[in-house]
Amino acid sequence: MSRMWDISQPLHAAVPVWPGEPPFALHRHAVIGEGCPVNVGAMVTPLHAGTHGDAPLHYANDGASSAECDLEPYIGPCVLLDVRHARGRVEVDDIDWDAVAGAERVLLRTYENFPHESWDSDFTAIASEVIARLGATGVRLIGTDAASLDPEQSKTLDAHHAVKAADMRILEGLVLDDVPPGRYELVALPLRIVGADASPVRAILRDLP
Ligand SMILES: N[C@@H](CC(=O)c1ccccc1NC=O)C(=O)O
Ligand SMILES: [Zn+2]
Ligand SMILES: [Zn+2]
Repeated sequence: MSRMWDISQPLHAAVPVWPGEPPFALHRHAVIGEGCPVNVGAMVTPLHAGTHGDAPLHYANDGASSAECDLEPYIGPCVLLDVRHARGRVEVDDIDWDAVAGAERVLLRTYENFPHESWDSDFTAIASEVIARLGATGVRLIGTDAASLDPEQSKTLDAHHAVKAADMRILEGLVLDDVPPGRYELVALPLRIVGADASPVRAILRDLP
């Protein structure tokens, strides 16, 4: 039987968000009662909260918004690599390059246990050299369980700019705790939000046919 893993964070009021960002909120705009037959919610969310895809507009003013992004990178075969041994930053030597051969989508697991309860400022970033080499080998999408490709304090966003140079796409905040390393089909489509620099995704992995 084909297996499927939900690799998305639950979105709720306490989901950890980038420091200084407003919390995720779901409001009950209408409530079932006399004269009202339905419950209707409305949400407020930082676009980089939870499991999300960065649009190129996040790191370049002339970059595509979420609505303008091609969906191909976000759906198709991928390889999940365990890089829990990486310290501080995922470096070229932390990657099993044989496992990457031929892959168009690469997901990196850095966490032993995903920090669902609180924001982790010490997440494991990715060296721009890793991104450049992935891009050169034909990878179209890089995903990570960390909150960002670059360290929280980075002002240069070297890894994001290496992604831009290779015209790759990015997924961040994936939950990879329960998935063994290997090859899967990935589905993680950004919403068609006009002008958005990022979008929530519902990310899943399933066994390849
Ligand atoms: N680069 C991060 C997001 C990021 O940098 C950020 C997100 C929200 C508020 C501020 C941010 N960066 C500030 O320097 C990301 O890719 O999700
Ligand atoms: Zn982001
Ligand atoms: Zn990012």
